[in-house]
Amino acid sequence: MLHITMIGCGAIGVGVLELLENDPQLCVDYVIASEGSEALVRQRLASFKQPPQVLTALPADARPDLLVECAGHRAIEEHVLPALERGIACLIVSVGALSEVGLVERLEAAAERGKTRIELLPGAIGGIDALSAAKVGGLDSVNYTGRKPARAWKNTPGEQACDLDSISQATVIFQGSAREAARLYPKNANVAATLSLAGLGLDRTHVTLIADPHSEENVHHFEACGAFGRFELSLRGKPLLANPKTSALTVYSVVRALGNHAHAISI
Ligand SMILES: NC(=O)C1=CN([C@@H]2O[C@H](COP(=O)(O)OP(=O)(O)OC[C@H]3O[C@@H](n4cnc5c(N)ncnc54)[C@H](OP(=O)(O)O)[C@@H]3O)[C@@H](O)[C@H]2O)C=CC1
Ligand SMILES: O=C([O-])CC(=O)C(=O)O
Repeated sequence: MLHITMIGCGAIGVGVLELLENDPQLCVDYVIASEGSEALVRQRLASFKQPPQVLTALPADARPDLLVECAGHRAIEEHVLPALERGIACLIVSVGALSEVGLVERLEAAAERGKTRIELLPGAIGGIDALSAAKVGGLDSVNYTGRKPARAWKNTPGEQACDLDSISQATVIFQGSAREAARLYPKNANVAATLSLAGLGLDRTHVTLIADPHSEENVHHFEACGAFGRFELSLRGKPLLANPKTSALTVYSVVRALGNHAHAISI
């Protein structure tokens, strides 16, 4: 059985714990919550048969097999870097955080010192295997468009680009590099950052973000061209009820990745 520590227990974290409850090969022992949120997180876990212990930091003597981050950018600095230094393998979903200059290199260095690995999960997007394989032969362009319901852009600079409550048609709220998208829309640019890291990098991946008042889905579309040929993918993800910014596929992506570490066959 694999012993797991989970960082963050919001929309993704709760969804993952619900799906893992019946897997005898995976056990989440600890959930790490933000300072002051422990009681709220314990309340969220109250209906679980065997709720994990809720703490605000990983105990110094804890040696989980895996640490999975489902929290946010701050948690990478606060929990993932120190865990890698301690030799704990980490899986992360807040890939947008890696657009911060120097963070990829710091994570690599910490993992090397700890003789361990960090895995960037595909989350809400598919096709990362094909894109990163295509990169080996050489890529010419990667263009990504993220289209979400207008409400998913609340509390983002999208509010300055248009009136999200009254737009009557799909409206482009951002066009530019993946680096700029991740800086301006940290909670909505994980896919852009993931595509960049798998493909042409943050400065050469072109991003368009759209607020669509008629959509109930988070639509991720990308096209890649290179020596391998041409590749186009469109993924119409259902948002989670608990957080409309987040696609349900992200939960399944975490469960798949954890299962691949625990089960005899990985796919
Ligand atoms: N790769 C991908 O495709 C995707 C990635 N994501 C990313 O996944 C992350 C989680 O998403 P989601 O579950 O929807 O978000 P939620 O806001 O629903 O949940 C995040 C939870 O993490 C907690 N948290 C934040 N910072 C820390 C920290 N430093 N230590 C411990 N807990 C912390 C928050 O608690 P509190 O509010 O009390 O701080 C909150 O309960 C986000 O960063 C999001 O951007 C989301 C969708 C797709
Ligand atoms: O669809 C999602 O779950 C999240 C998303 O767009 C992103 O962070 O890029």
